[in-house]
Amino acid sequence: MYDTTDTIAAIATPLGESGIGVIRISGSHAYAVGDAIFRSPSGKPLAQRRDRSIQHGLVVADDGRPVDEVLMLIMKGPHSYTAEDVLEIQCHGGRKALEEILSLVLAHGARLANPGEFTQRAFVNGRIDLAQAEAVMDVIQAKSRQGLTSAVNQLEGRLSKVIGAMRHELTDFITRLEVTIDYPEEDLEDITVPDVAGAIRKQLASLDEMLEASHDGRIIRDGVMAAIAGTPNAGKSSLLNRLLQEDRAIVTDVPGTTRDVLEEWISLKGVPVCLVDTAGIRETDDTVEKIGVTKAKAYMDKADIILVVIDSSRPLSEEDRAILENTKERNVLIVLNKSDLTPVVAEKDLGQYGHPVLSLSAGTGEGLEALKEQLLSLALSHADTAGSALLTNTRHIELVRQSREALKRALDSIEAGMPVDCAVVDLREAWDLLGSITGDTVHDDMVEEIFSRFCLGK
Ligand SMILES: Nc1nc2c(c(=O)[nH]1)N(C=O)[C@@H](CNc1ccc(C(=O)N[C@@H](CCC(=O)O)C(=O)O)cc1)CN2
Ligand SMILES: Nc1nc2c(ncn2[C@@H]2O[C@H](COP(=O)(O)OP(=O)(O)OP(=O)(O)O)[C@@H](O)[C@H]2O)c(=O)[nH]1
Ligand SMILES: [Mg+2]
Repeated sequence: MYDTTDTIAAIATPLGESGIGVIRISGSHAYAVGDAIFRSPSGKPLAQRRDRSIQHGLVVADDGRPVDEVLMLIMKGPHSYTAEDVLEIQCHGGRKALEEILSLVLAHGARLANPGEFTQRAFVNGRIDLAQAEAVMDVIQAKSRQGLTSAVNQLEGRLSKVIGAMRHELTDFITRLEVTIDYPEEDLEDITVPDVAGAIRKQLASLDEMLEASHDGRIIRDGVMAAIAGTPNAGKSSLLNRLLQEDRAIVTDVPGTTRDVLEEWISLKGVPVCLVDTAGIRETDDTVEKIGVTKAKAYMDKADIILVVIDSSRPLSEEDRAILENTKERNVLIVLNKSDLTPVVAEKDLGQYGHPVLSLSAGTGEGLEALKEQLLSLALSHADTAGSALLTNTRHIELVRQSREALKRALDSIEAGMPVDCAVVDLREAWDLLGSITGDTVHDDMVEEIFSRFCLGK
């Protein structure tokens, strides 16, 4: 069992040069540790100062040497991040100041916190549940507006509330079924069981909906990879530059200009998209270009979406056709580039591949908005995910999937007229599985595993 008797400390800001740096201390000795290294005009012990006040003073070494001028922020438990006594030392954001203050703190009775240990304490002390704790890292790692919004919603307990309501309902189903076990009069069972079956069906539908939207949840959190592929000179790098609104990749009229793979993130309506510019695909004897082509193919394999770029001012080449043949089963958007020139290839010539086709000009920017729209609709399957309790975390998705299975088994056994006890076992399992999301029913080693992936000082 995790033990909270130690007072823990860590640097909470990046080690570099910044305006200020923060050292966080949490636990019953936080203020004693602070008093040992802090000198202020009033000299009043930190524990006697007002909750949520800030004191100005100096951190001094044991020999009286000044280490840094700081602000001490006092947040007394249980109304703090960890729900314990917290002291934050806000010093100058320099590596040396942070490191010296941390070692003084450690020398005076605190121990170095493990990654995620502050948040782990907030969980263990019951201030937040596990889904909320996991959201903390999602907030830190958010790459886009929508990713940030869904993480903050989860942090504020939106997902936990939905899961809690479902578990509450499951308890109700179980109680109602158990009544028919305890009092097995015919009429009681006839009324109750079909009623519960209907309610289970409803909950199954909600879980299905959550699972369906979770595809988008993952994308909003982690983003999609869109590979820009095609034959040399089609205008792939020009398209990348246009989407980025900067001259990122080299563009020339020499076929085979791009050799390496270029990855750049953009945000489309708050959804992160990783654009990958690749080398034009063709047979070549050039050693470097060959490696580029191999890399291009590897990225096409792992991309979520492939933008196959075609120069519409020239007849379709064998190589263009080969790329389209090889990507028939993939999530592809065919881009007919150079629409500002006289077209030789038209959208209807590409109907046989069964992919959406879009004409645009990377040169002039015409058709770019339509491309962004298309890209977004290929990436997301739901139009609107705002406002829902979105599943974004693979652990949560897997638990919802498993609890859906258990619920389905319960329903099947009821419908097959099996003894009600069987359904109760499955409903209990569904209840347990959902409880692992919020951490009500979860193994300690699972909790350790989750927090170990956090960053230091969080
Ligand atoms: N300086 C500083 N900034 C920070 C944090 C921090 O710990 N320190 N946070 C984290 O790293 C985030 C803020 N998160 C926090 C969450 C809860 C409480 C807290 O004291 N909660 C109490 C009181 C609630 C209230 O008064 O509103 C509670 O829930 O009981 C503090 C910070 C972001 N900014
Ligand atoms: N007229 C016109 N020219 C374009 C357009 N897009 C790209 N080009 C030109 O086509 C040539 C090739 O463009 P790139 O973007 O380098 O093509 P690429 O597909 O990256 O080529 P590789 O890196 O060699 O595979 C350059 O001369 C561009 O200026 C367009 O929309 N219209
Ligand atoms: Mg290129």
